[in-house]
Amino acid sequence: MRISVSSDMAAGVADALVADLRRRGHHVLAHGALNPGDGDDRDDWAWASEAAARDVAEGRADQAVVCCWTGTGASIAANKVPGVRAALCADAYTATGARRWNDANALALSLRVVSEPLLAEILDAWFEGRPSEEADDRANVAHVDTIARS
Ligand SMILES: O=C(CO)[C@H](O)[C@H](O)COP(=O)(O)O
Repeated sequence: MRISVSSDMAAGVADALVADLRRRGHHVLAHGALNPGDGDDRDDWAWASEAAARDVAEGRADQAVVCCWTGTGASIAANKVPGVRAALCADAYTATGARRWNDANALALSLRVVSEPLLAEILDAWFEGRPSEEADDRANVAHVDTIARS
């Protein structure tokens, strides 16, 4: 899978995240502090997360993983890009739910709270997860786009 990854800092599990994704066989596109000097406008969280989210929205990536110290800014910025559903996940159960119920296509992570073992659990759950095909779940996901357009 093509995964666009962003972070405003090369801290915590940021480098381990890129290595883990590559080990899983994914093609990684890196933004922000994970790819300084790549021509993106800025490496700060709002810009870096936007760049990764736009890769998804514009078809250059299948999914994104967006990081910042808290995970909140990266999540907020990614969710402003139409078509991107970013979920801030700090445990495997939440990652499973984000894929199943939210059809999330961007995983937001806090570099402050996610350890390497926890990262592996979250990524296992994320990549094993599949969107629900139940009508009420699809309706919820579709309504998110409706809200964004209103
Ligand atoms: O968690 C974040 C945003 O939600 C940032 O990573 C945090 O604010 C640190 O940014 P800076 O190093 O620019 O002060």
